[in-house]
Amino acid sequence: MSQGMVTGSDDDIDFGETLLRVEGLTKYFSQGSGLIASLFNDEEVKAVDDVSFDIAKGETLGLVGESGCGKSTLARTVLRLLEPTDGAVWFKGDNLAEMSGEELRSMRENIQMIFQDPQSSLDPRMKVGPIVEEPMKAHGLYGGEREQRARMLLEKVGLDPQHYNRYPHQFSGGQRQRVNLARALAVNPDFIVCDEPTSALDASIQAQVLNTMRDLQDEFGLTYLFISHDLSVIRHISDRVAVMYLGQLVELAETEELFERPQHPYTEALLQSIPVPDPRASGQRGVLEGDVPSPIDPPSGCRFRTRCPRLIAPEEYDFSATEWERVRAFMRETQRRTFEADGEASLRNEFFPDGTPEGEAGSLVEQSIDEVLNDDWDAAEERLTGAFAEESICAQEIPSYEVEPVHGDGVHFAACHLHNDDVRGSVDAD
Ligand SMILES: Nc1ncnc2c1ncn2[C@@H]1O[C@H](COP(=O)(O)OP(=O)(O)OP(=O)(O)O)[C@@H](O)[C@H]1O
Repeated sequence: MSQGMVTGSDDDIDFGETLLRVEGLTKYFSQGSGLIASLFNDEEVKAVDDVSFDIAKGETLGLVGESGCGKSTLARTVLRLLEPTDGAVWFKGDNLAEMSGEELRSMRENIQMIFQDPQSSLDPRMKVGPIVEEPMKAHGLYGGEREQRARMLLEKVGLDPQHYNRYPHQFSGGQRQRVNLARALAVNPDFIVCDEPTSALDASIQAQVLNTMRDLQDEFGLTYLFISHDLSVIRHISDRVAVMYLGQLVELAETEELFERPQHPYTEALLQSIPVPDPRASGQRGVLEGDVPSPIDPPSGCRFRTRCPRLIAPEEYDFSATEWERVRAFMRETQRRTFEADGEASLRNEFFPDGTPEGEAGSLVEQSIDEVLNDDWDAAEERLTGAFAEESICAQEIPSYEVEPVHGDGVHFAACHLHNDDVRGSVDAD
């Protein structure tokens, strides 16, 4: 966390104290418009759903997740570039979600955003000096000293102040992102939301821009919400990391704690899918199986449960760990139609080499084996998921747990029922 010099910002919040608090933030997009769409709310895209976190002054909170999980929507809703459907965004004690007009406009002085594509966010007809001065003008700040400040900022972000009169196309991609940084700093903000700021850059340029961003954070006392799908970038830049899946946070912890001790199966899968430098040493790809469900009708309980390799057995069945693993594998492969049902013996040998489980669970499995062999996959899928997936705690309750951290002393949030005391007891007992 940066504790360096603070140059001139409105400094009523100390380093380490909460600068931004997001509470139950929700953003649904309606599909289509008009009366019909508003009457049928279930057609809404639940892009961000009940997300809460806070960011301390001087901190970088990394936000990571697969494409489409809602990262950009969350960022834009935090900044009120999108209207929230529900929830609050407290910035220095004021709720941005309820601000309007002039109040919101003046608050925007304190909050800036940097986007992925440095090319399209810079007006090609303007010289970079005036581009950097633009936000100063818009907010009526630094009158009489704007050019001097723009030149100073160009230098601070690692550009030659003499390039004040050059056009964006005369710069490389990395340099253009530096111009964007200078423009974001123009009005001396406290908080910058960075949405994939280095994703379009080559790896070596990316590292240089990230390092500059860190230096600027120290020098200007900045706080970052840093969005990326790239875990190595997130690890490099963040003090804490939030992991998002299908519109919700599944895990949030200090960076080392999260990378060394992931406590959510989705985070584990993401970490295992990081490409390793030596491909022969990998063997880890494809950990995240199956499709991400639609955000229009997300799964109940834990949204990751339909892809989760550690789905918890329903309480009413007394499975051993191996039995549950086999039933779960049979259920998942049946859902995905990923095997050929070419004969009873081979099916049983593949999924249940030691026989099917005893009792009620066993008879459900037997019936679904018959259905698969009769090519009635839908019936088998319905029977298996109805009995085993939908009855799991993972489908029944929304998970939210705090785990004791090993690295650092920050709160470690994990939205996974494996951390439920009762579940943990029964899993340990196996
Ligand atoms: N204006 C919109 N109208 C309807 N649906 C939208 C709109 N904007 C985003 N979505 C949907 O909301 C979900 C979240 O999208 P979002 O762009 O926030 O994800 P993301 O994690 O930032 O993805 P990426 O990294 O690809 O940008 C997606 O299903 C997307 O299709």
